[in-house]
Amino acid sequence: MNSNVLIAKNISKSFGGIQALKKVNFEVAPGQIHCLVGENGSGKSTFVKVVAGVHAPNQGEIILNGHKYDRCTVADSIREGVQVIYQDLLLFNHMSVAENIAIDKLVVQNKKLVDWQEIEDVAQEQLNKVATKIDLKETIENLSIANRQIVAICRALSMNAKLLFMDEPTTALTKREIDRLITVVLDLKKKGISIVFISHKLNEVMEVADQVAIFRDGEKVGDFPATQVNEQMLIYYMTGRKVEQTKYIQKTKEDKPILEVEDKPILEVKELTRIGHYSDISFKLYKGEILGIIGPMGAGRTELAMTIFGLNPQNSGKVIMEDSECWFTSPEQPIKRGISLVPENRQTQGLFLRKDLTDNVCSTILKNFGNNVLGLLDAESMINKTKDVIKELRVVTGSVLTEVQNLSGGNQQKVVLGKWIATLPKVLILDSPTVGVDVGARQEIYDRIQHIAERGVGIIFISDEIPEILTNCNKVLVMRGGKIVAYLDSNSLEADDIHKRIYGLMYEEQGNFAG
Ligand SMILES: Nc1ncnc2c1ncn2[C@@H]1O[C@H](COP(=O)(O)OP(=O)(O)OP(=O)(O)O)[C@@H](O)[C@H]1O
Repeated sequence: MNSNVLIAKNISKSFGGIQALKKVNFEVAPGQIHCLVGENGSGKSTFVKVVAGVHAPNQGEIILNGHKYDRCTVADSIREGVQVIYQDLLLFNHMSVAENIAIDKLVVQNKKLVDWQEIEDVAQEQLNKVATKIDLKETIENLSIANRQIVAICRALSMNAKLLFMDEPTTALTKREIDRLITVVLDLKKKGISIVFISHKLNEVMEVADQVAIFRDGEKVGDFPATQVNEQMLIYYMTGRKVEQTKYIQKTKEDKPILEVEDKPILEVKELTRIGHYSDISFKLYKGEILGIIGPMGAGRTELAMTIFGLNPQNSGKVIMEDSECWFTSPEQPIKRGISLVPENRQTQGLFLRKDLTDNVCSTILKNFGNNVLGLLDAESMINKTKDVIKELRVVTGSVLTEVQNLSGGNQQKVVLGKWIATLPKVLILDSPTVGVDVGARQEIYDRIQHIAERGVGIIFISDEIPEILTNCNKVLVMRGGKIVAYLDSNSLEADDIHKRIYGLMYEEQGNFAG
């Protein structure tokens, strides 16, 4: 008899005209880490939601611990030991660690009175299972993302999880935190818990996986023991093509006379300080440059970007754009001057989630669509512009009139990027532009970024991923603890050990600011 915790047979699911899953078969053995990879929109989250009982499949059956369901409800799924940790963790931010961990268990027991000691005991028992110490009384909003992740895992464990789905658990974690999470995941596996681990970071997948399944366009196109695949193979299965990243080389005057390599920077930041966030930041950005700012989370990168964009005023120092000093107090002013910011958090800062793609893409350039005779917006031009943008960035969607909240995470990120590129900025600040974006789409985004830099836009590319910084940037600032700890010009970036050196500067040694 097949003793697998999960057997999904022939699962199909469509939303309107979109076939999100096509006859997917998927099995998970006890104590197995089965990774699930696929490009944005390939159906990974939909599959999780079908097993969790959130979506009813149009076809197929789910067998959990030997029990067969044509339509598995949320309650069935939980009873069978299925737990899902979604990307946004779904914790109660104003409640304590103990309450968050114990709440599901106590709700299921239908307790009428609050027994604080029991809450703490339940929570402590789960924290012991992952060998982690977190103050039980601390509120969630005061915890790091990594500790929130642990709280979410503990909450799942309190419900006797047998099969744990983790949807991109490492997206917002630093390298050290990822290492710790991976240790916890491997430990859960040793305890016999099965895990479906979804990630775009293929190196992590290769580190934890026993088995790797690949989805493409709603179909499972491969399912291999981890020992039989490597990252290149996975990319090939995911995208159906070989993805090779081109390194950005800034064009010189000789290469491109149109793009004057001028002596004057387009943007200059001088001794900028915001107390408690970053201090004494100076750099120059020239036309056609992609300046990388790399540092671990908390390095002050995002706060710096927000200041340049008029959102986070400095205590001292200057931002100078094309020779004139700027005192931006709201984003309208930098946008008028030609500065755009693609923010780190697309869901809260970058999109109108309940509006369609057209409204989102055109929101930054509405003035281009004014119809002077009737005083109305020219809907047809807006739709055509949106079609161009989504074609260029390969956004997977049924229609330009789909609400953005129904797009997959990576496709949402492409919409944010598209709407800011549409403003034709002179300076484009990209804060972690490929978080949650799959490998194929990343390549398209990199190509697009490099292309607009070649046209003369100055780009600031913020990231904590060393490979993407090395691929895309011709100069790099390394930040740590609110300070610039190193400036690396294009020559320094050629060094063989540059990856190791940047890692050291970000996490260990104290580097020197050299220019
Ligand atoms: N509720 C919904 N309504 C309409 N379409 C949907 C809905 N949920 C998902 N889709 C569509 O189904 C397809 C699969 O989406 P899904 O979120 O499962 O992809 P994914 O592989 O998880 O992507 P990502 O890696 O970007 O999170 C996409 O085209 C998406 O737009």
